Amino acid sequence: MDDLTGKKPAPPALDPDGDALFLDFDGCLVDIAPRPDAVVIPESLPQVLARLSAKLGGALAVVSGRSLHELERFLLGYDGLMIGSHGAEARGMTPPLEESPDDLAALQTEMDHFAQQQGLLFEKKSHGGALHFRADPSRQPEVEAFTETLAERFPAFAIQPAKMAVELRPDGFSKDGALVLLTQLPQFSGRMPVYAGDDTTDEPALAWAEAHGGFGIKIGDGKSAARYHLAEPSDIRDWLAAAVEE
Ligand SMILES: O=P(O)(O)OC[C@H]1O[C@H](O[C@H]2O[C@H](CO)[C@@H](O)[C@H](O)[C@H]2O)[C@H](O)[C@@H](O)[C@@H]1O
Repeated sequence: MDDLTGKKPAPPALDPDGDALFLDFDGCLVDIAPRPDAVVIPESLPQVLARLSAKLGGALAVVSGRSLHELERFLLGYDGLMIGSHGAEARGMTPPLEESPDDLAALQTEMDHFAQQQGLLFEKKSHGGALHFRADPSRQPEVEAFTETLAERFPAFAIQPAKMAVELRPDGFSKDGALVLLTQLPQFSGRMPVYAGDDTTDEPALAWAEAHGGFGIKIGDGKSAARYHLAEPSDIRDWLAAAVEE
């Protein structure tokens, strides 16, 4: 991993006959917004994903930390593969996690209570939750300390750092773990994995793509295992649109 992101080249054109494509959602397909519910979905995005998935013979998946039902709502019109909740949920293949850990409700109650007391934003998720401090980044240390105690008390959950947020997700699930499962599906056979993402949540998956004959595309600045770089979500959307039109 290095921090030469800005000096890394733009990715080559997608090979529809040989590549498989995995796309992160927040900060990659869509721009970061002040709140999770404020993201703006470009009107053409679901159709671009649908057409590209068809072109790749179905070897395309959206891979996100978001709850699956939210992704489905945001990307209405794209019916292809989706991974949600940092690898715990799936559409189009057997869900990696069949049932939420027993103490999900208790965990979410405590996170919600903390958020209300501290004036933070709590995002309730299918298999966990996130405490967002984008509105006041100075709150990061308190959020980190609180989520550490929660992870000790609720061992079925693990800490997942995110952009201006700390999440608790089911322990043992990850985006790279989801790639292992996805690439066992027949439509991925013989294809090279290409993963695009922007965040620490994506790094293991970017490294996985690099280690399995494909490549990673880091969106935005920062250290990354990816060999290619694009500055912002509009750049990856342009790259996808070009791949559709080729
Ligand atoms: O895996 P991703 O698709 O990148 O999702 C990661 C988390 O993204 C969301 O939070 C982030 O984006 C928000 C909207 O732009 C922003 O307000 C927040 O500060 C970011 O952390 C989402 O809310 C989480 O559930 C995802 O896990």
